[in-house]
Amino acid sequence: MSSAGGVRADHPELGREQEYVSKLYRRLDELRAQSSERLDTALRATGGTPQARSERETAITMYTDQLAHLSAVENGLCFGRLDFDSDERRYIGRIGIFDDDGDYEPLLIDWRAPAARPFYLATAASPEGVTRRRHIRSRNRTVVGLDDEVLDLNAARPGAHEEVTGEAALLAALDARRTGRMKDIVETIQAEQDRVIRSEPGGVLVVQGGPGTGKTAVALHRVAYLLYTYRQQLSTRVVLVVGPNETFLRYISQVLPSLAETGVLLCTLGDLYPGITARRLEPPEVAEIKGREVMTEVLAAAIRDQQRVPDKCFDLAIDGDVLRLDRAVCEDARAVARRSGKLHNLARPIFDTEIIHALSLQLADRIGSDPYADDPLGGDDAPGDPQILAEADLAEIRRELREEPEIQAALDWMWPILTPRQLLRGLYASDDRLATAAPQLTEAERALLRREPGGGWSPADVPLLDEAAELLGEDNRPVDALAEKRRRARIAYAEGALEIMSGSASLDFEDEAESEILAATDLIEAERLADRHAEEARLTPAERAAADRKWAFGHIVVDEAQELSPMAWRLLMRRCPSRSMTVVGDVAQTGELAGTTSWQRALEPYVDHRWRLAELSVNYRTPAEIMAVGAEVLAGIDPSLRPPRSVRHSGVEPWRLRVEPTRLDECLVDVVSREVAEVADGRIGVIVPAGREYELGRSVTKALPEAAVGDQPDLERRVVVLTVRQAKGLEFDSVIVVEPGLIAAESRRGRSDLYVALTRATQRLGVLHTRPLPAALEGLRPLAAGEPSRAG
Ligand SMILES: Nc1ncnc2c1ncn2[C@@H]1O[C@H](COP(=O)(O)OP(=O)(O)OP(=O)(O)O)[C@@H](O)[C@H]1O
Repeated sequence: MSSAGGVRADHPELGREQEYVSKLYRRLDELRAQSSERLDTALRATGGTPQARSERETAITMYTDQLAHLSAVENGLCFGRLDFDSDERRYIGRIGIFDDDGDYEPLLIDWRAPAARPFYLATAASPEGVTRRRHIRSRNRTVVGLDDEVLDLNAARPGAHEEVTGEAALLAALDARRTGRMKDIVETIQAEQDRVIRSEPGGVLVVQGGPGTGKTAVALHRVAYLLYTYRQQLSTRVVLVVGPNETFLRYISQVLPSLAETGVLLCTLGDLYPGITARRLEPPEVAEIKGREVMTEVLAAAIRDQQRVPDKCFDLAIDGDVLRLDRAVCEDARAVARRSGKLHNLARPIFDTEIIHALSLQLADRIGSDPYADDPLGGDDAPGDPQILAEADLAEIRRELREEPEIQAALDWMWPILTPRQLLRGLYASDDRLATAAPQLTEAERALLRREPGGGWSPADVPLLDEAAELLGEDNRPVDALAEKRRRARIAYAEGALEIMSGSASLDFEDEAESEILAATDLIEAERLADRHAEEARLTPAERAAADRKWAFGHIVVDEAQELSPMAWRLLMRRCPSRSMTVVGDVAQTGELAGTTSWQRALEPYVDHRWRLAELSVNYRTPAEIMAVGAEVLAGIDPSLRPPRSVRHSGVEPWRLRVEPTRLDECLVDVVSREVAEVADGRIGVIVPAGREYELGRSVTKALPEAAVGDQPDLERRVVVLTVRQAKGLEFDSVIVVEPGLIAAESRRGRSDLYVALTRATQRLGVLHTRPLPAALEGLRPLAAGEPSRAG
């Protein structure tokens, strides 16, 4: 493969390409004007039948989406050209554009279309008919550079990366300063990435790759590809992307919109239980226990523990009478309800029926026993029948008993209707309940789960709440009751309207067709239709999916998936019954104690061996000098793991600087200031041990007010101080790791955390420490205070 030697601003064909690109933009403007006109028309329309109103809503949504799509592709609309040996020429871009003047020829081919594929796959060894691949660089509609690759084996340059395509454009993208927001890579997707992106949607695809291999980028482009190729199936069922934390979601949030895809639900595990935003911080050991699969049994036992019977009996004062519920009766009722196989909340009516039946017999015995039962001559009833009450009387007694507050209170105590939150809150708040429900845990582990109500939920609580919802069964009675009340109100309104109308004008309606207009059912129907359409039009499928705990997503992408606990996997699998999933991660980077170091172990319970593995092997982020340090740490985690190969060198050796503990803050400010000067308008990440971010962050922000620190630091600031957990998945031009020894010793996954910290930089890495370094870092070049940090 040969390249013309980089993106050239003086390419002889620049002017010709500019003409073509301008034509595309003119066409884009026309398409925008068209959509905007249609949107205007739809917005101006008013009134009409419910159907017309609903059609109008649909049109408004469609044209608004179209306009959003067309604006999203403004930058870099066309970025490539393929020349074939057949003289065919194809322009590749962010969307497909056709020439509607002529014979609908494609002017621009969507990068996701099969016809665009050679742009990513063709190589000199396997050119697929392509003779030249051209990268077109533009800024604000102006073509600023071209880079040609002639796919000719004879012209292969010695030393060129045979594994990469579009090397000049790729290196330009990799060397660019970071902005705090992830960018799309549509112009320079590499062949191994392309194969993952276009892999068929069915089944579970695991994408394993070391740091910086583009897993996140690939996962997001895969979403865009799947939506393009399987739009009908996926847009209504929604694609869910799960990321490790909110900061990360903000970091990646612009990628899909820049690819003109918006109807995707991006969230963290903490957002996956509707109505809750779980952000409570808790020690990793607590999260680890909550993530264990055994928690399913614990929750089931906690529910059984709430199905109570009195120690001896309940005496219930009813209308001056005392009814007695003894333990045996309650135990029988409980056994019947449990045997029904229904979920706890749904079995409550069965339990109620049993208890009420027992009480009604007791009452009937008192008020209705036949004094002449044994007398063959006495009474109207058959001799020998001790009960003079008829079934209707008994039914009436049962109805009355059900309404008795004292009985209701007893039933609520014995078999309470529980929400998942009540169950979990009650469990955490009680040593006794924990002891009964979780004998499998040690006392110390149970003590870790113990907490007082209040203070919000943690991400690790979410799978437990979801599991509890599954085990309890949703009790929709309050919601149903409300819906029924509203329905009745609407019917009443419709009937009222009918009365008024028929009172004033119905006498004129001889014609059947016209009188039909006034049928009450029509009015009700109209009302209902209007409500439903209004409701549906207001919510997008992604919004509806977010609000529905039982939503079955069309496809789920999990990023940093190695961090998921077994309980979190259970939740995600429930949300994806089709098992159409892309699972992206690196088992060497697992930081959560409940996370996984084996994909097989994590997935086996759900798909056994039926999952596909794709491995990414090239590191696009971290230059070779830094990756060499990472590789040393990786060897300590697991000598069998291979580090990804860096695609480039930066020429900057990572450094280390040891300082006195009392001077740590001062020296940190010093080296950060130096890095600010080094990376010009780039971004600097200061990665510190957990719990030290505020203290060290304060020192940095005092000296450099533009620095950010906090639970959700603003990544667009020049300097960001954060923990490894927060830095997961992110990258910075320059990274300073503070106290790597502490990071490595912080937990039993500490070495993986250190590996993550060291592999966040795109250009420069420094290590600042007060105590001895982990052995893997001892070989770093020492930096004397005051020495400029650039090597050589
Ligand atoms: N083909 C490509 N063209 C341009 N840039 C790329 C390409 N592939 C990856 N990159 C860039 O490399 C960097 C790392 O990518 P990404 O964050 O997706 O890696 P990752 O495998 O998810 O890393 P980690 O596991 O460390 O979180 C990003 O800046 C991304 O834009």
